[in-house]
Order: sequence, then structure tokens, then C-alpha cells
Amino acid sequence: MRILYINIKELLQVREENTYKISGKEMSKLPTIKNAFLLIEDDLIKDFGPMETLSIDAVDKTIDVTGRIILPSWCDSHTHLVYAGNREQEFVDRINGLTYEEIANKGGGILNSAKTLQETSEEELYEQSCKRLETVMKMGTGAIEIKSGYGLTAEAELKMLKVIELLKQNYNIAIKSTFLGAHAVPSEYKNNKQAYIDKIINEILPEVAKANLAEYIDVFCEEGYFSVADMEAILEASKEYHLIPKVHVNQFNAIGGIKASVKLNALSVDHLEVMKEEDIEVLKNTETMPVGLPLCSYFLSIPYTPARKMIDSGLPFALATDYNPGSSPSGNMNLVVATACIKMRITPEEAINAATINGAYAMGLSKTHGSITKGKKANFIITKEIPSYGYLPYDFGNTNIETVVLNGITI
Ligand SMILES: N=CN[C@@H](CCC(=O)O)C(=O)O
Ligand SMILES: [Zn+2]
Repeated sequence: MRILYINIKELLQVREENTYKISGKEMSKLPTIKNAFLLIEDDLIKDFGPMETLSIDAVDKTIDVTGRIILPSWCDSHTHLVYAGNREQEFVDRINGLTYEEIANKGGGILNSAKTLQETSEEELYEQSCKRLETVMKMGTGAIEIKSGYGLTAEAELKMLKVIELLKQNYNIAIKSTFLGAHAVPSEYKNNKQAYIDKIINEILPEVAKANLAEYIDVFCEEGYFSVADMEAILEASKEYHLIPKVHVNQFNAIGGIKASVKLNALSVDHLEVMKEEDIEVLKNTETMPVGLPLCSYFLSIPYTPARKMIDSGLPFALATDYNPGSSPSGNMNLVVATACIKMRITPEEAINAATINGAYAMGLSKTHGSITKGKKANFIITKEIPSYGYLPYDFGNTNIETVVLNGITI
């Protein structure tokens, strides 16, 4: 099936050559074609260019999108979309003055979600997750990473990962799965964290790998959760199973997790709300993508990742939602892009690069997703009639998406 889109007001993020990530000053450039056409064949991008060069005749369908902008679908490289229930009560507790840390210390937070998830059947967990996935796809997300980490027992971690696997099978969207057994220390291991780490390394990780349920491995490296040494031990052990690290670091404290992650060839380091000079230095000229999660900062009222400074230092930068019940109960990438512009002071061009091609890189998908490139997946957003692409973050909180096309299919 060949579908030709014509009279595109502006086609964004067009990359003729395979570009896998964008760094530093380059991030301020968003290659576009005004008054463009786009040809797709089945699930792939076949051709594109200015309307005046259009000379294609044999197509099955032509769609006139006059006045609309087309951009690649969002690539959300960090989510916890598979979870059970919600943490609305903790939200109210925080409004009433408790901190995220105080709530966690009372047995709330991740442990609260783990308890609910352990008591939820796989079928019910799948149903709840389907609704969230369908919602984010309609909001323009075309590739997504999903973590475990609300199980914290072998059985419940596998349940989460099986649900992710089912989503992969049943939905027309690229999904990458990450094993995050080291998300929090279960209360029964409160006085013996090492025993839980041993359990992850010797029991849960081998089962996850044997069942082939994860591509990536994550650790929440933070005071009160897992130390740098804990993280190193878990990531070292995962090498045997060829799981690539993508890690939670520097959310509340800078404890050296970035340096260790880079050494362990992490594909991405995520959160980064608290960054020391040396953390920025150590990321330079590496293959590790720094990922900011502005909705987490917004929802928890914590500092924003210093994206401006990081990009000005020459680093690449990606944006993701962190969709989860505790620190970011939203999977809306449009809001991520707007919040990054407003609060991190990055430009619409930088934010769109961060949420498309660099997001794809941060989950190992930039060869197939994240830009309008011949041969890549036909994954894109058609906007409503809007004045310019800068209007997308400017008009924050409103949806300016008219149509989402994933793998050539309009959803
Ligand atoms: N920080 C660690 N994990 C999640 C939130 C976990 C939760 O509060 O449920 C995050 O990325 O923000
Ligand atoms: Zn997270």
C-alpha cells in the first residue's frame, strides 16, 4: 500500500542520512522542508521532498494535509507504564506537606505500588496497562520503553515483564522492556539489603534472562535505595545476559552514579535533576545519552535537569515522560516537550530533537525511529492547522494533534 501525503505545510526532522543522535549546538537545528510531500509504502517511509519536485504517480491513496505540519512520532525512552492502581492519596499527602522521601519512609512510594501490583492479577494488570498505552499512542507516542520494578519479587517482576511482552505482541508500536528489580528494597529486606541484591543477581535476573523478557537493565541509584557499589554489582552480573544498562541516577543526590554508569557502557542515564560539574564532564564524548524527565520535576516540585547547561556543554539530550504512579502520572510527550521549553529553557528545536531522534537513541531504536528518513518506520504525527511548530510547546496543555500514523497505519 503506497500512501502519498501532499501539501504538508512543513515536514519536520528530515534526515537524509542515518543520524543516530544529536549533540550540543546541532540540537538547535531542526531540518525541515516547507510545502512538502511524504510517500509511505506499507510500514516504511519511501520518499519525501518539496512539492515542486513531486513526480510520483502510482499510489493507492493521496491525502491532502494542507495547513498541517508532519513530524516523527514521539519516542518515549523512559516509562513505568505497567503499574497497578494509583497513588492519589500520596499526591494529597504531598499537598498537605509530606515530602516524597517522608512518604517512602512510611512504606508509601514504590513499596506501596509493589504491594498493589503483587495483589493484582496478570489479566487485570494487562487491562490497566492497555488503557494507558492506547492513550499515549493517541497522544503521538510511536515508540516506548517500559520498565518492571513494581514487583520486587521474582513472581511479580516476571508478571510485569510478561505484561510488557503481551503489549509488544498486541499493539502496533515498538516497545522495549527493561528489568528494574533494583527499584526499591522490599520491607522484608529492610535490614538486609545485600540479601535482596543477591536475590536479584542469583534468582530473578537469571529467570528474566532465560525467559528473554528484557533488553535493558535499570537500577535506582540513590541514597536510601541502591548505592553506586550496589548498582555496579548488579550491572556487572547482568553482562553475562547481555542486558544493556539504562539507569535512574542523580534524582535527589549526586553520588557518583553517572561516572559508574558511563564506565559500564550505559545506553542512557536518566533523571539528572541534581548535576555536579564532574557529572557533566564525565558524559562528554561518550555513547551514553542523558535523559531528562521534566514531568517528574513538575509533579514532585523538585529541580529540573539542567538541560540548557548540558546542551551548551556539547552533550546530547533526550526527553521522556517517566510515566508512573508516583512521580509522573502522565505519559503525555506533548506536555514533556512544552515543559522542557518552559522550565529547562531549551528551544522548540532542541526539545523536538530530544523527544524524537535522541529519545529513539536512548532505547536503541534510532536506526528505525525518530526521524523522517527513507527506510525508517512510517511513524508520524499530523498536527491540526497550526501557525508553526513552535506553537506546539507554546500552546501547552492543549492537543494539536489531528492524526497519528504508526507503522503506516492511522490509529
Ligand atoms: N525514581 C524512581 N522511580 C520512579 C518513581 C517511582 C515511584 O515513585 O513510583 C521515577 O523514575 O521517578
Ligand atoms: Zn523512572
